[in-house]
Amino acid sequence: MNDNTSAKSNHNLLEVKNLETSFSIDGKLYNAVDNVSFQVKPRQIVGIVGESGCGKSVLSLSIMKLLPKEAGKIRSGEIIFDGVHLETMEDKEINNIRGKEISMIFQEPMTSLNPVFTIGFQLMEVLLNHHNLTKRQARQKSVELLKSVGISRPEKLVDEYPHQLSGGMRQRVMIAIAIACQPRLLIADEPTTALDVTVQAQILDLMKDIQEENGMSVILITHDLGVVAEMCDEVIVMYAGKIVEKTDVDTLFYEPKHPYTKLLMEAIPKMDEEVELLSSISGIVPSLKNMPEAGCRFADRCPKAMPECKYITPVLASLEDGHEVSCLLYDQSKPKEGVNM
Ligand SMILES: Nc1ncnc2c1ncn2[C@@H]1O[C@H](COP(=O)(O)OP(=O)(O)OP(=O)(O)O)[C@@H](O)[C@H]1O
Repeated sequence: MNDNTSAKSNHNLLEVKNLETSFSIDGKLYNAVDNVSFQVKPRQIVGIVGESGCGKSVLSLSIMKLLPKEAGKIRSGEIIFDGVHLETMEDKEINNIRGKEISMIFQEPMTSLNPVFTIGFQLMEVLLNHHNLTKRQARQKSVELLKSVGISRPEKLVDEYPHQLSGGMRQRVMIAIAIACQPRLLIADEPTTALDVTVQAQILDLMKDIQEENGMSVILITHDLGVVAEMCDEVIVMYAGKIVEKTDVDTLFYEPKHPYTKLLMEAIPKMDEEVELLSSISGIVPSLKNMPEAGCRFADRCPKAMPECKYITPVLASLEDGHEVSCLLYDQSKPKEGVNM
């Protein structure tokens, strides 16, 4: 767990307020991110967890303004990066921030790296876009960056193509590209999911080292609570487009409150457990079109569900010390009947 004390500073590098991101399906708008608010402080690593389909990627694409143009759009809310509103920013302006101030790495580097260009070309492109460097300087800097992410023959690798590298090496290259301009915020969307366990650990260690060295903030999107325990300061648990629990990493692991968080915890493989004993949560996350109109969205799968959970919509309420939970089992002084907040 990250014990970086400066993570406790009060200034917010990123502030997301009441964000709603919707997709148009058959002419109707559905919220994939629904009234989501959170902050990221300088040097903080904030984990966003939840099963597939909970809205983690749509949330990160909204922050980067990379939603698929024809279907997805930010319906309401604010995204404030270092005091600047991104949600209203023109594409041209956001291009100056993307890659330079905020970078992103994705699960599968093959889809982000261009197969027809060399690694060096792709690194140099980012450097030349955002810095006043000659080509020779950019190439030299690319070699240094590759070295800094643990690539042993960087002078040779700059002239190689993505398909010539292993998955772990490609992810190191993606990290090199993402940190090329020393961004202040890195959004990592399942950065190690496609890798085998040993390589996963190496990549997470590398990200942690770079984060500590550069002092950047990180939003780490994962479905893996083991990764969260290893890396994060704060954790946001999402279910069906909403935040259901938000707290610091120690509290989440020692005092989880939401039944969904507790089930995610139980699904973590234990060292001494036989594979067949591993639990997973029964049922699936509702699709956008099948989202319940009222009540708690997790009620159908919740072992603690009460009859009122079907029609009273819980709100994200503060318990103590910034621990927030959206569940009728906890203090819900003003639950909204019949309204899906
Ligand atoms: N382009 C799209 N058009 C319509 N619906 C979409 C689109 N992209 C995502 N969605 C829907 O938005 C919801 C949230 O998806 P999202 O990809 O953010 O989930 P996730 O938690 O990141 O899952 P995963 O871990 O599988 O990436 C899902 O119901 C998904 O089907």
